[in-house]
Amino acid sequence: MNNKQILLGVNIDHVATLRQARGTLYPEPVQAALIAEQAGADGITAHLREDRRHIQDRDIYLLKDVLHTRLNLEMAVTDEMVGIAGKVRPFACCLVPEKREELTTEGGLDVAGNLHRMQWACDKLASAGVEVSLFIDPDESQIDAAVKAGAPVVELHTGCYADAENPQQQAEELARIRQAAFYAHSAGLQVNAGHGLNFHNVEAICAIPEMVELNIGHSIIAQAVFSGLAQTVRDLKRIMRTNSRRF
Ligand SMILES: CC(=O)[C@@H](O)[C@H](O)COP(=O)(O)O
Ligand SMILES: NCC(=O)COP(=O)(O)O
Repeated sequence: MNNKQILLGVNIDHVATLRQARGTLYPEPVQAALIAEQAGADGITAHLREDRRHIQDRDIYLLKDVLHTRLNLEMAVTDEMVGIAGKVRPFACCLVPEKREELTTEGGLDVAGNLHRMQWACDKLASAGVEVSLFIDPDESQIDAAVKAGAPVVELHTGCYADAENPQQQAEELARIRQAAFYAHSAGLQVNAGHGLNFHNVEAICAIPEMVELNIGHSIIAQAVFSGLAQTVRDLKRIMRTNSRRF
C-alpha cells in the first residue's frame, strides 16, 4: 500500500481556453500554475493538443522552466508530440487519445490494440528520462497491455464514473475503478486517476487505497471563477486529505 497522502495534479488547460477565446495575452496559464503550486498543488498538468485549441507550445516550455513542483505533459502518441517531449523533457508525460472533433477526451488509450506503437513511445520517452503514464479505461486487458508496453504508471479514466446518469451506474463505475486500481497496483504499476472529477465525486476516488495522484482541471478552473484559484486548490486539497486512505 502507498504510504503518503494522495497527490493533486492541477490541469491548467482551461485557463488557456479562456485566453484563446479572444486571442489575448491573458489569463496567463503559467501564472495560474504558480498560484496553484503555492496553494498546494503537487504538480501541474497541461495537455498540448495537436490542434492547439488551448495550451500552446510556449506554455509548455515556460512551465518546464518555472515550475517548482513537476510538469506532467499530456499528449497524443504522435511523432510530433514525442519529439516535443524529447526537447522539453518534462517530469512526466501522460499519453492520451485525441480526436480532432472531440469536445474533450472521450475514453482511454487502446494500448492493447496498438502495443508496438505504445512500446515505441514508452521507450523513447523513458530514454529521455521522462516518466510515462498511460491514460486508460479501468480495464484489466488495458492494464496488462500497459505493463507489456513498459509504462510505470497508468492514469485510470474516471469519465464514465463522473458522467454516470444515476447512483446505480455511478456505483458500478466506481467498482470498476476500485478493481482496476487493485489490479494495476498488484501488477506493480503506480495508479493515478482523472477526468471529470470535482468537489462532489472526488471523495470516493480518494478513498481507493492504491490511488497515488488525481489530475483535475476543468472543475477547479470552473470553481475558481467564484472562489479564486488559490482558495479552490486549498479547498480541494483539504477534501482529498480528509478522504485519502493511503497510509
Ligand atoms: C485526458 C484528460 O482527461 C484530460 O486531462 C484532457 O486534458 C482533457 O482534454 P481537455 O483538457 O482538452 O478537455
Ligand atoms: N487527465 C485528467 C486531467 O488532467 C484533468 O481532467 P479534467 O478534470 O479537466 O476533466
